Amino acid sequence: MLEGVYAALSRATAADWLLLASGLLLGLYLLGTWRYDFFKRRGVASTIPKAPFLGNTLKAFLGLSPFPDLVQDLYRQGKGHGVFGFFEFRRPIFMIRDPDLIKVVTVKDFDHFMNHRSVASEKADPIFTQNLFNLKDQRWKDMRTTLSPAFTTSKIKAMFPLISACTAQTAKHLHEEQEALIKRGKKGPLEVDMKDLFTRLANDVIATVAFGVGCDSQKDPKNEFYFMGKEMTTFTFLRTIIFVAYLVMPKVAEALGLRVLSERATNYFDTLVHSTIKERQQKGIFRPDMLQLLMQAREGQLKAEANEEHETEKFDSKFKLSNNDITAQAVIFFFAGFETVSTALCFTAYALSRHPDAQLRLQKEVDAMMKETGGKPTYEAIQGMKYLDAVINEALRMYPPVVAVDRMCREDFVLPPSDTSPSVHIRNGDITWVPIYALHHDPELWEEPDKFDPERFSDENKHRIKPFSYAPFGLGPRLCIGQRFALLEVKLALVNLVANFDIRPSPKTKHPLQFEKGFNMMIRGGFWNQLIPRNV
Ligand code: HEM
Repeated sequence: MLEGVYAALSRATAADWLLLASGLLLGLYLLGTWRYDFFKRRGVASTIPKAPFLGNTLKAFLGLSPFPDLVQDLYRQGKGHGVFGFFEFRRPIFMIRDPDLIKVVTVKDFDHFMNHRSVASEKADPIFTQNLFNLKDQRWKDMRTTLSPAFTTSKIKAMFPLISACTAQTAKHLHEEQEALIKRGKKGPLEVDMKDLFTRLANDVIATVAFGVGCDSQKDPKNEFYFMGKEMTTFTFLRTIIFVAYLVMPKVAEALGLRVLSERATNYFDTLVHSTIKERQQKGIFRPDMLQLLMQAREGQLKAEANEEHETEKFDSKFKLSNNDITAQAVIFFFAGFETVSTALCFTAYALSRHPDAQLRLQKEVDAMMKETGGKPTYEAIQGMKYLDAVINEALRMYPPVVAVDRMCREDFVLPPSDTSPSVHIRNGDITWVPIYALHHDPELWEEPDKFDPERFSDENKHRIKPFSYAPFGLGPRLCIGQRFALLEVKLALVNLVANFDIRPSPKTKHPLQFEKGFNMMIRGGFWNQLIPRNV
């Protein structure tokens, strides 16, 4: 048999080879494009990728285009359509553009769209797949119900001193830097890499709150926790390839046992959580942090206070956590709360540096609050600051740290017709997207969307915001569980910063702002600001 093939090959002419090569190329082309009529068959407006296999998002994966720009470009192409299709490699994605339809997917018919899609294997990455973000169906429901009491007002209030200590530590560090500068005979403001500053702060907060570990990453920049956290959350080239492999051919990636998380960092956090739990149990230590609440949840003892949050009964879970579950949740709190919080802070500082009027108004509010509290902000005082709240909301609108969220359909569903789209059949396994960044910049939803204007979120104006057009923390029952915690952290950090310093633009940061290419919400040239100590 083989001899026959060899004989045929040896007799093949150049024309035969050309024919074979053309056939192969045609086959490949058809394989790479046959799904591209997917949306046409479903009656959904869409964009057709220019090249086989590559879809519409390749540029972001290759680091050739900023992800927010790409999402906005796709969104604009879909103008006039409530649902618009595009391709992530060969995978069709339904971009839900119409806020009324976003409501259907994220709230009204949430049961059909409860899950995110999988980007890791349960076997290779148990810590990553067992966390709240990646859990699915009933297991997600149980975990969410179990964890929710850890994020109620009273629990977050109890963590206030831990967060406050970290933000005060950062302000103190900046003053020390300033003094050192003067001692060295250098005049002029502190030139600060804000991303580095806020990343260390976010690290210290999550270390103390989620893992029970005290760090001062400003003073001790090489501490192990910070180093491991960076290793865990940095998307190296190899990790991007693995991530893409899970998006393009999840079954193959799973069969190959590809790991998304660094093994060394996973082991570090696993050992840390297990040993801290053991120590607390042996010594009877109690600390008002998330780890303690997770330990209580493990014993089935975590409940919301009776008078708290109107959803108290929803919290009554029978589900108990294992030690591995605790590690998985602590790790996701780190993962989800480290980069997002530092990004939110960087963009807010950037916006304030470019809008001195808004900064001055905020400083006045901060000064008044400081006077009232004798320089020791309380939880209630921070929560009562309306302009601070508006500034942060507006920064999160213009620069949402999470650019888009997905929802995977788990049961065939017909999306009802709307003013902007006919009814759409969405099948089990199909992926929908809420394009957060693009919604926040749509001129049909926001007046002058590229203008930084905290007044949009004032008591007088906020009722004008179209429901489901603003979603920095996601939407519906699956929205960010750490929202209140994150907002408190961002508020405390900003209050400490503007109480002590004027934030000025730095020549190192380009203006107008351009996003860095790739997936991270970064800006070209980095986040640099000049800080000038205030004399209040
Ligand atoms: C400014 C900071 C933050 C932003 C902008 C943010 C944003 C988001 C978004 C957009 C989602 C997806 C929601 C959806 O699919 O609808 C999410 C989920 C999540 N976030 Fe955050 N987040 C922030 C901080 C935090 C912090 C500090 C924590 C933990 C302490 C946290 C924990 C989580 C978790 C566990 C989930 C998954 C929830 C679930 O699937 O049930 N996040 N976040």
